[in-house]
Amino acid sequence: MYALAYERITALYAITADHQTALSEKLSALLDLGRQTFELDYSCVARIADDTYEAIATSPAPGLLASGDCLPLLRTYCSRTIVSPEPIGFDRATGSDWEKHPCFQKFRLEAYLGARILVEEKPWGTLSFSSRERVDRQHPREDFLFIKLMAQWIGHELEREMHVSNADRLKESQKTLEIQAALARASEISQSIVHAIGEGVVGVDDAVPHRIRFLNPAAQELLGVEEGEVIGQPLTDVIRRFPDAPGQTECLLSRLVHGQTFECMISAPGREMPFPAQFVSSHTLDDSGLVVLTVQDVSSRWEAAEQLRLAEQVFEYSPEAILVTDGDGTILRVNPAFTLITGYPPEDAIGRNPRILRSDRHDEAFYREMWRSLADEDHWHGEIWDRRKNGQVYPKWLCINAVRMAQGNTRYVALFADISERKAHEDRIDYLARHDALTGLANRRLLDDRFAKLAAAARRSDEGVALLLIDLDRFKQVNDSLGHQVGDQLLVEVARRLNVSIRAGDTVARLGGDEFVVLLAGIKTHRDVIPVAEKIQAALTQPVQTPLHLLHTSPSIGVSLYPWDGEDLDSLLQAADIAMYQVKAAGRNAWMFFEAQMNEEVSIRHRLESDLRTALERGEFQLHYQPQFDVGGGEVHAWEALLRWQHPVHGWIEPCDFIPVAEDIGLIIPLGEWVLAAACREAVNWGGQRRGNERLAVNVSARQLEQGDLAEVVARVLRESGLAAERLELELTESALMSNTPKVQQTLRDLKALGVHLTLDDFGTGYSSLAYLSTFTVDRLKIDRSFMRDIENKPNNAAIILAVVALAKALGLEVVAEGVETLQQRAFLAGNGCLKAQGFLYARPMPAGLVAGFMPGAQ
Ligand SMILES: Nc1nc2c(ncn2[C@@H]2O[C@@H]3COP(=O)(O)O[C@H]4[C@@H](O)[C@H](n5cnc6c(=O)[nH]c(N)nc65)O[C@@H]4COP(=O)(O)O[C@H]3[C@H]2O)c(=O)[nH]1
Repeated sequence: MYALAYERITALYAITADHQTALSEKLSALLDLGRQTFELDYSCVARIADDTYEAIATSPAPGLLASGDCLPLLRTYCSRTIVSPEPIGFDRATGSDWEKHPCFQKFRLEAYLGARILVEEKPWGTLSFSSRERVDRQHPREDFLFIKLMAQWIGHELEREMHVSNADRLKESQKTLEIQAALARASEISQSIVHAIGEGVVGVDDAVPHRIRFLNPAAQELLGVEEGEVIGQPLTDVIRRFPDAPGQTECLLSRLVHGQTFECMISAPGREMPFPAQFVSSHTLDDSGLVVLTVQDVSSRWEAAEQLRLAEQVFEYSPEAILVTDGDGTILRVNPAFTLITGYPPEDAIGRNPRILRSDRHDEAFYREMWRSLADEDHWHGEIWDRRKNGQVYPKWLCINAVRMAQGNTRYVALFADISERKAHEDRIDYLARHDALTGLANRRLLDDRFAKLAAAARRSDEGVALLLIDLDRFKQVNDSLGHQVGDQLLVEVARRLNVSIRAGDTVARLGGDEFVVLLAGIKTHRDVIPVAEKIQAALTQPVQTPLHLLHTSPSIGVSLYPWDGEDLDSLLQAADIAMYQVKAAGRNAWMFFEAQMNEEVSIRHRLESDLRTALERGEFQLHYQPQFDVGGGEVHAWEALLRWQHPVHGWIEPCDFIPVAEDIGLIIPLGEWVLAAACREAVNWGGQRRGNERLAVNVSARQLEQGDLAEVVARVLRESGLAAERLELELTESALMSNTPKVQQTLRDLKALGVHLTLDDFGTGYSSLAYLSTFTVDRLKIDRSFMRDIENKPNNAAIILAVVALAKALGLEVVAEGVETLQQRAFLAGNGCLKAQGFLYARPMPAGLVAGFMPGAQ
């Protein structure tokens, strides 16, 4: 009300210019004007004399005081005002000794604004305005100027009354002149108020083109112009509506000067960006056609409105459910996402308590903690299980904020999202991260967790945990010969069999490849492991039927025990691995407990491996040769190259001690190539008439055959050494042929095409399958020396030899007996059709240097 200076002045002018009305009425109107202007409830004009405060006029009447009421001056705020040349304003916030004042104690006044009235330049009384309501603001400078102006007018009016009563007309007219002067001064003051206020004020002609008459500093700053540049300019040259269509600004301004108020975006010459402005106009103020406009930058209000609109949009379109309750938890608002997630339409939710959403998954302590957090920190967030209207329980991520409102009450704003899908996805990812994709068994990560739990439980109950490390024998051959798909089928079946071999609480895991681990809980003694190990071994030894193949496999199992063989999973796996290695070395398909001394064997093996790796480059290998004779012993027809390793510390090491190691570590490939090249080179050097037609037999490992390039290697060695292909004979073991892959078959065909001879070594010791003999084009069978041993007392051995000889004859193959040590053995062979023989009876393996001069029967 009367916020603008010119409005106040105009209203004051309207009261004071009226000479017909009695002073008492004018005082009353003036007090009302002051109360509205200052927004204070009570007002009073008081005469102060002899320390007495006498109310002359009050508004409202009666209010705190009625006309004629007297108070001791000391008890009023006006005791200060009467002695102050400038008006005085108090409010609760600024009056430090406020509450001690007797007037506060009596009237409980919370705000006060007063100015003294001078009559004939002496303090006569006070004009004051007050309120019992708290006013949390300070009176602006304009209020002080205005109350002073009112007090001055009252002073003049009182003086005039006094003079009129003396019927001194002359003086009256003089006083009238003085009043006019006072009003002129008031106008000056009004101008200075306009100048001082923070709101933009622009005076323009009411006629088009609304030329600017004045504008205050606030308007200049707002519009970015200097007063000097724009006085006399049409207002439309200074501001334009944005975006503007021709004539639009002019149209708006003409509405404005005719009393309309509006807001729009405007561009002003000095401002970079358009901004929202509010225009308010007075009616034409005087005969000169002056219109006063106020202009205000209302960006912050627009922004606030914009924010509010945005917040509404967010509320409406948020994919997250939003729920607002009052301080007692009664639902006030819900958004569409809330309905979508919970199934409750707004009419079913509003007015009820969010307890309707509760599931029974959380106890009271959970909700207590939630409310504690809201009370102490105004915030709670977390995962919670709630129930939809249809009864379905689902997980959601909930975030609640307590919003403390200005009026002192509280609102709770809850946002939540349904995370069922995310949780299912996370569970799936977690499952995949902890399980083997092929078999569904635990993987290494889950095994770690399970072991940690079992070990902790074992510590509490003073028991142990057994770890069984299981490797499938000959799995690689299945994979290589029948393909990965069949290999996978085998692994899945093994996983199934392992699962059914254990109790609930035990764990089966796949570490990768064909390596499985079983953890057994509640182990009191190592004897508890035996039945399970035997059960697993029996289960995995049973053939596996896949759609196209019957697969024969068996497990090699190493067992270690917690806490005796290791305190952590790695140590236990290492111990079980050592035990498993021992099982493999001892012929596979068995299980074995880890024993401390196995560690020693492992370190010996490690030393052997590292020595073996350097032996080739250090030239520690040699070849010895053992001749093969006709059974009568009169004629040598071939020489078998046998590898020898002279270790710098341990001396001669037997091939059976290092060849399997060289195969395991892959060294057999370069080593085998070295043997082949050295043997061919040396055989060529024996030369001469005597040795020129004798064949050279070289052992070839299964690994060399599987490598796939053996035929090329042999061709190159023959080329480089100059040895005729038909003099070379390759001895292959049955196990080398077992994989029977297309690659192996091709290699054998290529070797035959080169013209070299192929011998099946150690015949009868492997899984002899007569199918090999028809599939592979071998030239000879070599009966293993184990059958020769004790032939006189072991009829079975003799029978096998006879069978092999008969088989060879039937297939048109040569047959050679190995390990012939006695004359009886030679006689047995000779008597049963075996024409070739090799053994200590004829000659022991000898260094290459002795071969050239070797004479049958001379040793
Ligand atoms: N008790 C007894 N033994 C006899 C008799 N006559 C020959 N021997 C031994 O029997 C083995 C014959 O070789 P193998 O069966 O191919 O068995 C060989 C062969 O499988 C492997 N080997 C030797 N050299 C090589 C090689 O250069 N490459 C590959 N891959 N394996 C080799 O090592 C095995 C053992 O070789 P060695 O220890 O040299 O043992 C040789 C030889 O010394 C006998 O009358 N009585």
